[in-house]
Amino acid sequence: MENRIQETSTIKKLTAAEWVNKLIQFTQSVGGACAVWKLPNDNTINLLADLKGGDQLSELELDELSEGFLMAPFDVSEAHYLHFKPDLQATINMPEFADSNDTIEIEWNAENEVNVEKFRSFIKQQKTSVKLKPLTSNVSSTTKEAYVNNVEKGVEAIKAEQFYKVVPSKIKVIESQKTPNIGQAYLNTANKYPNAFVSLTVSPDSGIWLGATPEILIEDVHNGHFKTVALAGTQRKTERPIAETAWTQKEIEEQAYVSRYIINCFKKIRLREYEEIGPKTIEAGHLLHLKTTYKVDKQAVNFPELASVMLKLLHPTSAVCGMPKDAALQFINETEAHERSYFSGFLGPIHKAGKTNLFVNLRCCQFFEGAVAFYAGAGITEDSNPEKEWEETEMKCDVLASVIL
Ligand SMILES: C=C(O[C@@H]1C=C(C(=O)O)C=C[C@H]1O)C(=O)O
Repeated sequence: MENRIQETSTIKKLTAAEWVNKLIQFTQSVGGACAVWKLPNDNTINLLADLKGGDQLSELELDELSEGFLMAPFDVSEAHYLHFKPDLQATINMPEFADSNDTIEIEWNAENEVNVEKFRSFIKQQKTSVKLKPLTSNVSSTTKEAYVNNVEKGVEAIKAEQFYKVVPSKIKVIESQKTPNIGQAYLNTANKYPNAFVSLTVSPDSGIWLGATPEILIEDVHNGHFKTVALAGTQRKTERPIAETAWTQKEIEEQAYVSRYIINCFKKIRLREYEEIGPKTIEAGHLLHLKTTYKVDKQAVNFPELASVMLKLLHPTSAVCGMPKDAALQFINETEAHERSYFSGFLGPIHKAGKTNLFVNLRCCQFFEGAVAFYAGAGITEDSNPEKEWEETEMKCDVLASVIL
């Protein structure tokens, strides 16, 4: 059923940033949740609100969930999966807000018309503002010393053959007295990183997250293919053509571990027929990575539930945790002082128009009252240089910090 919030003398058309802010304010006013996202190289911004705040799930059966938006933390044993249902939905076309001061009219769809009515009357009300959580003591900047120390410990553990690869992470909290314009921050990020998955998620449970990730976890076309990628190795983009990028032995090895991890998952389910494309150098903002794509024709292998099965096996991949998974995870839990929360978890739309698109939540940040917390990690192998790994996490934090601060 289509409903439309029409322009009247009392409802002004809003700019795209105002629409996003209004959606957040409205969902917050009813204890709801919302997600705003844009798929890589796509001009459509999707807006979705779950007015009940989303379902918290302790187990994940992708195939049993209805259409919506899924968000998972890094440590699925500690926190819940969140599933947002589409109580209210809309899309915005990128070209329509090329000039961010342009006001636009957008159509809102809801199964229950009452939801559109409630949103309509909310928009007419006095201005409210987006609510931010106060910064808690467990979200604080990781010092360079602590990070370097963890990298050194990781290298020692690799030398002692406890694991081959681990991905230590950090938090960088930047304080700012300026009240953030979250809607504008989202649009600036979407404009700056057209080939990223750019998402904004808000829920009473998770708080407010913004991200521009280059990493697909699962692309699933229900009657077609399954895709995942091995992404790792990081360097700053230079003037040189991408095709001439040189990678060190350390970076090649680091990315090969992720590829091997994916192939091991395929082996566990005895899947032998997959296409392997790469490794190739790809651009992610001002950074370059190595990427291998794995593609499976689900009909050819007669495996319609492949995405649901692989999702349980893949997360957390060796791109954000390490290899072997259990030993690396134990190291991360023992050495990292912070909770990763939804950083290096995964998120994205599920079962929407016959497709599921989940991404690893990287290059992301969380908004608090008076502060923004940026999260980043870097893959460590035996040959890691702790100073360089620290620099890499700084560059990764800059992906969003350079746009929104
Ligand atoms: C962990 C992050 O990124 C991951 C780690 C990479 C690396 O170690 O080189 C590269 C891409 C991502 O798979 C991050 O962005 O925080």
